[in-house]
Amino acid sequence: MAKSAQKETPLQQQYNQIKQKYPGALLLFRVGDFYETFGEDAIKAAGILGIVLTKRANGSASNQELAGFPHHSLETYLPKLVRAGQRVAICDQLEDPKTTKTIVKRGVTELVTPGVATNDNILQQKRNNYLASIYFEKNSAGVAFLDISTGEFITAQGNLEYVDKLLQSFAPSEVIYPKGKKQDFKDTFGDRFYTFTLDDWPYSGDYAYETLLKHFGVQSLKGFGIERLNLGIVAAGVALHYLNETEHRNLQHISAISRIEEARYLWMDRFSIRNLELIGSHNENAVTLADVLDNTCTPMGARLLRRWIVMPLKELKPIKDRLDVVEHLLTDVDLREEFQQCIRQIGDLERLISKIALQKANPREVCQLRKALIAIESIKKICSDTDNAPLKAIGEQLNPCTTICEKIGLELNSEPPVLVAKGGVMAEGINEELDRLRKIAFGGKGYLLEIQKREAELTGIPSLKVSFNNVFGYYLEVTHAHRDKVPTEWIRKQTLVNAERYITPELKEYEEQILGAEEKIFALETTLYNELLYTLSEYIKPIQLNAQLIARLDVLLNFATVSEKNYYVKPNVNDSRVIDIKGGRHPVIEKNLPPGEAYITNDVFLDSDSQQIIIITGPNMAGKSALLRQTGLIVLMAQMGCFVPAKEASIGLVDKIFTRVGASDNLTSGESTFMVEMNETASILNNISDRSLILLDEIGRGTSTYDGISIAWAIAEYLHSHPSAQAKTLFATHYHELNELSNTFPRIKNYNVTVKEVGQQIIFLRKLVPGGSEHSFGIHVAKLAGMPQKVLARANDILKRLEAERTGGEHIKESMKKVQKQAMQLQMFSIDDPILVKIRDTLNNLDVNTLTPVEAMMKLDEIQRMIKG
Ligand SMILES: Nc1ncnc2c1ncn2[C@@H]1O[C@H](COP(=O)(O)OP(=O)(O)OP(=O)(O)O)[C@@H](O)[C@H]1O
Repeated sequence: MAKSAQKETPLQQQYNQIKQKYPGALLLFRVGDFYETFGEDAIKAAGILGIVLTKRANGSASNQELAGFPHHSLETYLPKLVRAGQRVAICDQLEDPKTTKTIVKRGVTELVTPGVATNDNILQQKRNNYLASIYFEKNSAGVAFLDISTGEFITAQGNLEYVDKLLQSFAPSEVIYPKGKKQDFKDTFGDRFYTFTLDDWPYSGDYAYETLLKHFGVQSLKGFGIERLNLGIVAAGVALHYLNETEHRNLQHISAISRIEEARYLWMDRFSIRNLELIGSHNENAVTLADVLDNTCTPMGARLLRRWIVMPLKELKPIKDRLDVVEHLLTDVDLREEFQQCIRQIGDLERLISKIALQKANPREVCQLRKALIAIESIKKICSDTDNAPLKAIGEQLNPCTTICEKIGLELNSEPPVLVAKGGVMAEGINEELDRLRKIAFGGKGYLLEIQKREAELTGIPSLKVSFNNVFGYYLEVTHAHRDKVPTEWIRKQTLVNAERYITPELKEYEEQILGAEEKIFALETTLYNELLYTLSEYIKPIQLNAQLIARLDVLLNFATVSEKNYYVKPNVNDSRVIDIKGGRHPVIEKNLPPGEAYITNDVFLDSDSQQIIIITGPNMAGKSALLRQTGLIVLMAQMGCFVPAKEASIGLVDKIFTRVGASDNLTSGESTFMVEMNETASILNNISDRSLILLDEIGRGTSTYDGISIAWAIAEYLHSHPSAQAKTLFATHYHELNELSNTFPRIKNYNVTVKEVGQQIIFLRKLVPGGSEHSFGIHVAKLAGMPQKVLARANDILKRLEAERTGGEHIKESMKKVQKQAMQLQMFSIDDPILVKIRDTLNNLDVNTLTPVEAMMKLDEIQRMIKG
């Protein structure tokens, strides 16, 4: 604030001390009923929130910018600041100003950052809000994901590529890492995240280990199965350290930490997660697989669905279990409806119980907890009545926590207000003192009427009235007509046009009793409510387990619902090495076709013996990419336990999916498209396994035709000849030359996506049929895109010549040279602009050998004048 320490007021001193403790954070400083910001913070806040920026004319601080808002608007303004990328420190008054004669004690009660937020307005219901903590060495890294709003805490470690892929899957809102690793971080993970760096010292194995032991109150981390994840432990320990730094202390709901077991999940590199548009896309408006598959009843279900989408399974038994439950729920419509009706009552139990731990749950939310527990009791019963083993198992684990459910019902009013401080929260009959005080405070109406009646009779003023106002409390009102009947001991307080108002010692005494009682009621209700919250917080673990089970049930029900709605079928997931899809569809494109257009289904067969690699050629826009992606998506959906968009599908377990589909968006990181493509492809080739599914779309198109064909050829050959891994591959390409591969390599087969030529037009049939295709119809697509007629005609001409010469055995390069030569001639002689024709004729008629320099200059002048007109 002020520059000179001597001139600082005590308030300014306090502000400066607190501000210094939270560098980089925007400080909201509570002064009375307002949150104020000063200086740079005020300029930022005014810009982001659109609030008025003023200057304080106050001694040395006269140049201090100031912007503030009423404290009750915090809920509205805080999310705006955080979404704008600010770290916001909320500094509150820590004591009642009435109880202190000196400056009020103040302190930061919470530092809200994009990754550490509990405010409903900042969080997105259907998405987790993860903080990711990363600790990395040269080739490996540990990572921890922590969502303070749900209590989830997960860790993993592996090579940098694995951690990068996890970052893509979990899409954290904030990533923290050591200050000393800024450049390394950027080189490895790019700049696609909101990041914050911490001092290097907390990144020590011992400190992190101790932090975790202390938090969980355990002797070792063995019980969590993370004991050996040295790097993961450091990352996780620092995540907790960061919560402490940001003033988050009530963290009982972070009750366990688990490890991501890499071996359980199908591997997808981060390009695949992005390219297949599973949960997000580079295009913000694109519809993702998550959008199409989400019909969940609770936010917890929606969040778990997203997790299942990016982490499909690769073990047969759990996949089959999920599919069987989905089938059961799909066929038994009544059961599904019964379940869904109950689940809809539950709401976001996971975040609700976190709020109880954080002591931020309001009375309405506690009421909602009771509703949820009642619904859980019904769900438990429905589960136990079914004959489906996995559903029965869910039912057995559900715990309706009847004791606390009853306690809430007994102690809380059935429709309490949101704020505890306003009273009316706790029920009658649970505390004698509360009942007594309430009688005094609210049973007063009768008492006042009694006074009114008695005094009216005593004074003989029939129109006497007892009323209340904020200025002098309870009073008696007498019309002027009866003024002379007023007893002398009444004290006159106010004269109105036609009446006078008086107070009496009796009324004053009564008033004091009432006001005192009200204050006591509010205080007592707050204590009782906090006691209730405290009891509830002892049930965090069973309620969290309930939330997980309900989320699971919700996703399985959701799979049944969307499968029915979208005509998906149960896939036969098995141990074979065959992928056999009949009548497959793309789950997202089929939902977004123009009205009247139907999705054309296709069959895809891949195995390790006869048809390992399919080269797919076909015109632009034919549907090659769609086919590649739909095959990947069908496999993914099957392995997440969902039915699939096909007529029939037999899926031999896939352990890794790699894709190189479409353009990349890494351009911002300074790499060329081709470099990115080669990076991605190299990573595929170095990681393939026998059960991998590889989807390659137009590999090599980013370089010259020769390079492109050669690279694509070599990749196909490598995949075919790999000694230990016959990875199944779909290879879409415009290079018809690649069709030659099938002559030499028995497991490479040619297919093409068909079109029909009708005169000058082509019709996209979108059917995949055996055999290569001859041309790409790229020029036709250019025409569809509205390219000028002249360019199209010229392109057609060049194409015809190239094709004719190629079939004549001529080299492309030679053909190209000829084409180029022709192009020069065409440019010179097919011009039809009269001025250019004139210039051409003038130049043609010149004899350069006999031209003197002066004549040359005169000719140039003549030409120039022709141009100028
Ligand atoms: N089987 C299908 N049924 C109906 N429409 C389809 C089908 N396949 C693709 N489409 C539509 O055609 C459009 C183009 O498909 P896609 O991008 O797969 O073509 P492509 O052959 O990969 O083209 P290019 O070679 O130019 O990349 C899609 O966006 C989709 O709208």
